[in-house]
Amino acid sequence: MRIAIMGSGGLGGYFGAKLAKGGADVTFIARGQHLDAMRRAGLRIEGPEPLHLREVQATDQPAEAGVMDVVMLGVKLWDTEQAIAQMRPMVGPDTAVISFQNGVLKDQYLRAAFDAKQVMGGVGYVATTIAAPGVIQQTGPMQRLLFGEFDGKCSARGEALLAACLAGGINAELSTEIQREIWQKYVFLVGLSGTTTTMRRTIGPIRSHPQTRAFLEDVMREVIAVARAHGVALPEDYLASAMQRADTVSPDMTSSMHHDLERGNPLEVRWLSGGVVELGREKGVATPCNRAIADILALHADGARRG
Ligand SMILES: NC(=O)C1=CN([C@@H]2O[C@H](COP(=O)(O)OP(=O)(O)OC[C@H]3O[C@@H](n4cnc5c(N)ncnc54)[C@H](OP(=O)(O)O)[C@@H]3O)[C@@H](O)[C@H]2O)C=CC1
Ligand SMILES: CC(C)(CO)C(=O)C(=O)O
Repeated sequence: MRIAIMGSGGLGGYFGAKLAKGGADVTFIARGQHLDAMRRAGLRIEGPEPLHLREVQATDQPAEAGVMDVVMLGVKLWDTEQAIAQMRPMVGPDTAVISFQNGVLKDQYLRAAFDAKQVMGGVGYVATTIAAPGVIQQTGPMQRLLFGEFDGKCSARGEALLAACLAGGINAELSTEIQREIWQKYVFLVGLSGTTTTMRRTIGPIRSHPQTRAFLEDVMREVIAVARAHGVALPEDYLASAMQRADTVSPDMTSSMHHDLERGNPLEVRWLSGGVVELGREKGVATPCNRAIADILALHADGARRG
């Protein structure tokens, strides 16, 4: 199976490395020093299950890579438009395109660029960053990929990707309800990212203090209301499930958006809490907590270095 990783950083580099280890024919689309390092010394994953691929196929020229069976999109949301334009030569009529980016707007962008039948849905769970060029650091053992067809059918291409993931040791699952899975992660992530980034604290103190705990609940409650208004059938008790998850993760856990703020990087807030505001407005659902998060972080959204 020919798989391209469009954006080979924390998410894409990690799962791409596992796929390659399992025998898939993986091409990493990367750029800059990270690409140079991968060409020179391969790709190294550090953390609970270290892995070093001494030689990888890595390029910044998608046209040279040719048409793929699967293109996995893993760039930060602000790079999506450019990445979609650049990945076109790798997408043929039978190619499956899957975004494992965060948020729910990502698939709209893919559907606008490609035939709806080419687009599968995906959710990625992992905590990784590029620690140095060519090196990806994983924090904690969590790693999981969910993907599936938006019509809920188990397709041959989905089964083939599942087999490739399992061969590489990825905790993967072919979902028949991928749209709901994408929104379920969105509820949790918007709560986690919105609170940890605005409060500049990890989840531990936030969930322990009654006032910040109530804010976390209200943020997630708004996302659930927006999901339902858009026809996504989240379970009745989904807020309780999301809070249970927030209560059981390590107290040191934080979001990638909080890390981005600390590093002076741009933020994905426009697509996370900002996306909730946008999608809520479409359906007349009030989202004051998410609006507050988007407004508070607006001056940081383009990154300290660019602001
Ligand atoms: N990392 C994680 O733990 C998780 C991340 N996610 C989501 O996954 C997405 C990606 O996040 P993450 O992996 O952390 O981001 P990273 O910044 O670590 O990785 C993205 C990589 O893609 C590169 N890139 C961007 N555009 C292009 C391009 N046109 N051509 C080649 N390379 C390109 C970036 O290069 P450069 O550095 O030069 O910009 C960078 O190396 C986000 O939506 C995030 O929310 C979801 C779950 C977990
Ligand atoms: C919550 C987490 C780490 C799960 O994958 C995530 O997606 C993020 O912080 O961006």
